Amino acid sequence: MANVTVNKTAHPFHKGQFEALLNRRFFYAPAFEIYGGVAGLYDYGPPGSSLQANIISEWRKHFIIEEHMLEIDSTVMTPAPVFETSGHVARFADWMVKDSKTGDVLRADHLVKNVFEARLAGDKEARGIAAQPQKDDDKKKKKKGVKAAAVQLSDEKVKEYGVILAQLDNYSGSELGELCRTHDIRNPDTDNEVTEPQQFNLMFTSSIGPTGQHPGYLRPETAQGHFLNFSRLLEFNNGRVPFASAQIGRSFRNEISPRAGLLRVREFTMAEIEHFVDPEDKRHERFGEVRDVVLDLLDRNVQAGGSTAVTKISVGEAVDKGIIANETLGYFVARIYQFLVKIGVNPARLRFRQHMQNEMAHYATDCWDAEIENSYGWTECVGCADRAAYDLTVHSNKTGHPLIVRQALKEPIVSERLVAEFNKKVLGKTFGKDAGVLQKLFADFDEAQLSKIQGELAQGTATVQLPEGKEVQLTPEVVTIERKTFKQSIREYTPNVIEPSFGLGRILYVLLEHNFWAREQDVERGVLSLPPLVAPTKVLIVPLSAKEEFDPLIQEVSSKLRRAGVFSRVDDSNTSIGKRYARNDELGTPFGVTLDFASVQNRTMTLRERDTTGQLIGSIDDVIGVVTELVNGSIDWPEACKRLQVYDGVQAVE
Ligand SMILES: Nc1ncnc2c1ncn2[C@@H]1O[C@H](COP(=O)(O)OP(=O)(O)OP(=O)(O)O)[C@@H](O)[C@H]1O
Repeated sequence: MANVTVNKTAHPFHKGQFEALLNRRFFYAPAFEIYGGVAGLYDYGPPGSSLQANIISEWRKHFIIEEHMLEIDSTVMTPAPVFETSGHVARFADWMVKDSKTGDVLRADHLVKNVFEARLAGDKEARGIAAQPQKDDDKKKKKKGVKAAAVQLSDEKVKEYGVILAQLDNYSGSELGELCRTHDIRNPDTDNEVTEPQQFNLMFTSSIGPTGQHPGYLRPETAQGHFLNFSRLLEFNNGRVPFASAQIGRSFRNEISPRAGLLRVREFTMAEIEHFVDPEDKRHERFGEVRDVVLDLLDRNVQAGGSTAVTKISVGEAVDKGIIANETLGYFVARIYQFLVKIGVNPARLRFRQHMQNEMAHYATDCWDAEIENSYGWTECVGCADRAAYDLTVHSNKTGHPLIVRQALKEPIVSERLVAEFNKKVLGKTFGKDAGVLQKLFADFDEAQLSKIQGELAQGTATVQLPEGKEVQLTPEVVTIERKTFKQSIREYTPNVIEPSFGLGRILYVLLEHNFWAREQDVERGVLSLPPLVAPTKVLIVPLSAKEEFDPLIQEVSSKLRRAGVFSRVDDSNTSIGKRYARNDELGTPFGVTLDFASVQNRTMTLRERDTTGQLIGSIDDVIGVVTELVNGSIDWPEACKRLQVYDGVQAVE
């Protein structure tokens, strides 16, 4: 009985019920709610905060500890010149349109997407191939105005919408405006036309110090902090590359119209890795460990044809075939997959989508997003980009501080080349103010040009044209050209950067959605099947009676669990045991231990598993041993069933 299978899909996902649970149990809630709230700002309550802390703790183990990364904690407040140099001031922007009558602001690409998707859904409905949306979702969409009538579209239109949707991130402001006009896209809330798209920079501006003379920004990503500290990090790593830095911290984006709960907010926690690598060698020494990981990939060629069909392919094959640009990028894509699945994301609803060429950030050379399906559609939760040498180069150029690697070569590189040597005295005397121009000209000459002049000098004189057109005659008295040997024992280069960038709020939200379900026999109540690894509380201690004689046992069990490193809570509320378990099923608590009168007499305890509701019984110490292993993931529930006795509700009292 204890080892029963459960059907988690018996009831379709019910968003209203899910949201009510998150709200009731205070996973998170709108910030400043009693002041009316502010769109895109949320506070996390106790279970949400614990869940986030556990995701972060696993992220640290999976990436920082496993890969010996260098963790940093850089400031949020950033002086303006940093983002001027990085290109964010000019380009970190989205296109917005305004309702021509009400002035309501909408993000232009999201408007087009919502309207096209609604029309495509209406088309499917008209063709009788769409599943009817659930009632409460229906109402919500109607209120927001993105529900289109059930109208059949021509096959060409369906194809055209598909192609546009797949490439929407590529569109410029004027192209988005053109789309709105040609496809009659209006504000769905009011049916009014919208204005021409205007660019809106997403960074929050600030000013540092009392004078107002030092403008600053709240960072929209943590990455710049890694780049600006690059030379210190390199030194910390004994001058060796590759290495990675990692940072977990807050970022801020003044999103145009955040409407999708935790998926699009204005303040959020990011976890970012910057892996610095030799541009000439992007192999990864641990690639062999992930070579066979099979992923759902959606590459840019497939998207260009208007399709979203994924290819199941091992990361090894994807790199071999050049679908993923290099081993290091492939390594991180696979490690991101492993992390997300480990914490409870459903792998069947996880895909990696490659950015289209124009969609990539201005600095990136290849980019893959981990997209996770949820009730809002497919959402990017992790970006993984090859940022090339862009950031280090621009900051170094701007500040004059070298952000480079100096690599001592095992074998010095020996090379030969032609070198021009001037007799400075004769040069100055003969050419006066043109002397400097001539030297500069020769410094820019390539091997072929120098060789030609060398030949002419051997004949007596060489004719050279100065930049302004004047021709001058040179003799071997002024300049000689000879082949010289050079030995180079240090190689200098700017490393490339592979950047996996995680938005923790998005991950937390999809994790909650993927693990939410309702029991067949209790449709009204939800269960969150969070893996023990990330569940806010691991074990619930449930004393059946409030009598004082239970107190020493409760203390004993709590302290033994604490010593075993298992986070538990006591629920001694005055309600039925069924209600207490149901409440904790909603909080995602995977195990419960019950202390009853038999426990006091026999020192036995029952153990309940959340998903199956199966129960086992054993001595207090045996149960603590088993539940500790369950929480650590070293055994599973079927194994626990072999170690303890099945409990059927009747307990022998000796
Ligand atoms: N407004 C936001 N709210 C919550 N998370 C966000 C937001 N913007 C970005 N993120 C998270 O940060 C990660 C890295 O940011 P990145 O700059 O790649 O996102 P983006 O491409 O701008 O996202 P989008 O296209 O959805 O706006 C994203 O994968 C996402 O998880």
